[in-house]
Amino acid sequence: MDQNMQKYLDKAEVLIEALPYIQRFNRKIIVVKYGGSAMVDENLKEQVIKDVTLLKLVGFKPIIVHGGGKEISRWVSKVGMEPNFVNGLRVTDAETMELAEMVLGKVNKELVQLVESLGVRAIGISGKDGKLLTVDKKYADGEDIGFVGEIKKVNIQILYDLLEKDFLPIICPVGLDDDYNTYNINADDAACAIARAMRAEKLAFLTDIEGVYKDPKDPATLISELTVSDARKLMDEGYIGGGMLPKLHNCIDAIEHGVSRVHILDGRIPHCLLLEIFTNKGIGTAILNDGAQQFYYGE
Ligand SMILES: Nc1ncnc2c1ncn2[C@@H]1O[C@H](COP(=O)(O)OP(=O)(O)O)[C@@H](O)[C@H]1O
Ligand SMILES: CC(=O)N[C@@H](CCC(=O)OP(=O)(O)O)C(=O)O
Repeated sequence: MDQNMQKYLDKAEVLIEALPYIQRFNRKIIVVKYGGSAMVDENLKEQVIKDVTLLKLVGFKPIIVHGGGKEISRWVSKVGMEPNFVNGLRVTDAETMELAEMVLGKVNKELVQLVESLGVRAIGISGKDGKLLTVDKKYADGEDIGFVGEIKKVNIQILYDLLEKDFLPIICPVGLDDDYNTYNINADDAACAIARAMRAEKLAFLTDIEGVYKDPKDPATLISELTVSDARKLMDEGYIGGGMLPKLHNCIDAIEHGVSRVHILDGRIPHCLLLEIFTNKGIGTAILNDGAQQFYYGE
């Protein structure tokens, strides 16, 4: 057999290997929380968006929930203010809220543009549109942190309508309270609430780190499968800090409320989403119900 023929056969083999995964997730909802470095680096950005459009085109129903925390901080600094966080949540006064909404809106439309350029119909909405996300004011351990919202209701109908019309929804984490005031929502919270409400098959958090470490200073301590009770134990014992804390809380919340598979993935790895979904490589950290075992299809 000539070399070229072997190359084509290898390609065919890769597609055939993906078959059980394509069947498994056909028409299933997959929520992708897109944030961190994969948003800042243009190459990574294109790869993530290509991955999600591929998921759409092979028959899955992906929903993107995006962040933009780094970009918001850049603009907050630009206007001479100091970005300020409590427990991973941005302290959001009225001026910061205005900036955050402007920046998140811009990020949202850039993502829509990218998806559309790849031949997939996308609709970018914020939690304000169609009252997608209704919030109450959120406090950080009793501390007032301004216009930060805790989601109390997700209008799932609007998302079902978009999915039914074959659009890829791209959601920006801004919402309204009952008095129609604007609130800033942590994007991990938004992704979790949407995955829960839509009973998603999978929720994947793309972030800036390999996954959850027992010791963040020692890469050898990466945990590839973490049960809910072990996750709670790690948090109680102080192994988890910074932005990983709300992320892990959201992972537990999603798993305990019907999302079958929850993953923290390294958005710095090109095509990490495809690797996680279509191979049995098991990258990043999978959060599992107690007693559950990760079930990979294929080999
Ligand atoms: N045990 C841990 N394992 C992994 N990351 C941790 C841990 N403890 C703290 N972290 C920090 O949490 C960060 C991830 O949260 P964050 O930066 O908010 O992510 P994102 O911007 O993607 O939402 C990591 O980059 C790391 O610095
Ligand atoms: C309340 C709160 O903290 N909101 C976040 C919303 C954006 C976000 O979460 O972006 P990343 O996922 O990229 O960090 C913020 O203002 O930074």
